Amino acid sequence: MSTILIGIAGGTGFGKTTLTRHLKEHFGPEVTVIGHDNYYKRQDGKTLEERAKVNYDHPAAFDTELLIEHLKELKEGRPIRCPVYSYVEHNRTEETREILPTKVIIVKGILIFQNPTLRDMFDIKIFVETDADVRILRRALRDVEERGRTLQSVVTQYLTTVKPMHEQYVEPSRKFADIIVLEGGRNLVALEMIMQRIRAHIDTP
Ligand SMILES: Nc1ncnc2c1ncn2[C@@H]1O[C@H](COP(=O)(O)OP(=O)(O)O)[C@@H](O)[C@H]1O
Ligand SMILES: O=c1ccn([C@@H]2O[C@H](COP(=O)(O)O)[C@@H](O)[C@H]2O)c(=O)[nH]1
Repeated sequence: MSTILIGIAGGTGFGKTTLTRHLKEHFGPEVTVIGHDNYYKRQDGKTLEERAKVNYDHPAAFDTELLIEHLKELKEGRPIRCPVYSYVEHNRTEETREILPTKVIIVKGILIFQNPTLRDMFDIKIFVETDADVRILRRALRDVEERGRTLQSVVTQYLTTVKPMHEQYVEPSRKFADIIVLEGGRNLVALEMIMQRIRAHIDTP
């Protein structure tokens, strides 16, 4: 079985999860989705307050080596156990999730094109983009509704780590993309083209 790896990158709130969800809903078990976020390093030994202050937008926050290892395993046709991360706890949970090898693996994350070894593994690199004001508003709503945050904490985190790390690491990795998708979450033309490419690969014996 030949496997293709598709990377979906872009800053927080750009619409990576929304685009990926549409692809997963369309292809079901034929496609596997893995988040770089699942590979955030453990923050054991710190209080919740200390964990909340970690810079989660810096490359050093991720165990990218483990993700690379897991992707190699999947490409070799072996299943992996993917860590499960909690944004509410700011830590990995004790759970892991079995992921079976498929012909198409999608990896999403803010910094997946920043690490050269990981970047070079992707057959197709997609960067999703949305205006900064729209994405911070979306992130604020999402983090308050789904990730247990206060508006004040979202603003503080955005100004102290998210924005500077975006400028230093995420935005410069845009140039490595093969395709830029504007309004990622709801760009139906781009979605259809990506679906056609995935379908062509799945249908190739
Ligand atoms: N085109 C869009 N219009 C309105 N809301 C959107 C759109 N795309 C995404 N969203 C919303 O914005 C928030 C962030 O999008 P998400 O896909 O989670 O971004 P990312 O994974 O890049 O951080 C989510 O709550 C999502 O429902
Ligand atoms: O414990 C955590 C871990 C991560 N974050 C923030 O999440 C985003 C990345 O997720 P997206 O789905 O791409 O938005 C990143 O900007 C981190 O700041 C967090 O707040 N807490």
